[in-house]
Amino acid sequence: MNGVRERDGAESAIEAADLRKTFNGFAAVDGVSFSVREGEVFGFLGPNGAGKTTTVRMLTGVIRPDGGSARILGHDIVRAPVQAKQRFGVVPETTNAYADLTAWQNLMLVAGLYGLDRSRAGERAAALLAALGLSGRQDDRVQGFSKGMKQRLILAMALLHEPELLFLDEPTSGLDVQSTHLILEMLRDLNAAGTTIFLTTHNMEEANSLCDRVAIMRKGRIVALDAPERLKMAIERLHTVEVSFDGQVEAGALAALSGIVSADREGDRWVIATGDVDAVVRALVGFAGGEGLRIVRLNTPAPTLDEAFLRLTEGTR
Ligand SMILES: Nc1ncnc2c1ncn2[C@@H]1O[C@H](COP(=O)(O)OP(=O)(O)OP(=O)(O)O)[C@@H](O)[C@H]1O
Repeated sequence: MNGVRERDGAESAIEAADLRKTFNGFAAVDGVSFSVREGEVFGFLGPNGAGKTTTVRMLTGVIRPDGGSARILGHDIVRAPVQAKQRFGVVPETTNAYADLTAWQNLMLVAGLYGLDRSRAGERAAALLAALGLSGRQDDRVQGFSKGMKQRLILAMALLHEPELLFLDEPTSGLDVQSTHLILEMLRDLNAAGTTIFLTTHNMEEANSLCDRVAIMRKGRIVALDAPERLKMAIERLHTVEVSFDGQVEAGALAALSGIVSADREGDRWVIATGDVDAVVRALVGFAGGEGLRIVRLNTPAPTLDEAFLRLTEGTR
């Protein structure tokens, strides 16, 4: 194997060291370092514009880093891009299939690019199309495909040369349920068979169910890197209480109540963050009584993953 051998004997599939990329003076990726072990599913999460796609594009040799370096399966992606690219596959953020070719023609084009044996490529293409629910559409032009069908085809194209490592940028974003299910099943099967997977996603639930470890990126930097269970625990500690009164209330007065982490005004209601819903509800009832106010609405919604995600990453730079 050509992978970088680590102290514990495991190979590392990806070694990123202080990667940097600046666009017109703006640091899209601002010193990112991490390593991904062979056989791992590694998730890259972050809000829009965090720098995830830019990182993937540097790791896969699409754009050159301004600083730092990346080794993919032991090959420096800038110095030895061809050797590296033979061993990984990419499902990019935007479709890279030719719309005026059929699904089969797109796959055979990829087979040619990788110099694959024609009959072996044909067998693999047929198997991948079947596994991804596209067998019946193989001779149809891609231009008539739905977004989910295109994404499934792109995954088949990325897997044709049997890569050891697969990069996926938002693989299920905006897809229908069936496509999402087929793609996630395929990723699980691939990983069970030993393929290393690196994926970017906005979807915390997807990351939780699929990934061994996740890195959270914000404003060009990694702000957390951990097993998803830890992130789940952090989410579970976060609760929200929404309350509306029939009169004016000062933010400072609410923030001073017991159990309240923060209180933000949204229209006519207050959105309160807390780790202890019971204490906050009791405090709010006492507060309203003391101030001569009526509580006109009180909700304790479960935190959405988006909220939890923002909390985990806010104020970190
Ligand atoms: N080619 C480019 N030219 C100029 N700015 C760019 C370019 N590519 C990315 N950026 C900027 O770099 C920042 C990071 O973008 P990037 O696409 O890497 O984020 P992201 O985390 O993948 O976001 P999203 O989830 O929206 O895809 C953004 O502010 C983006 O506008």
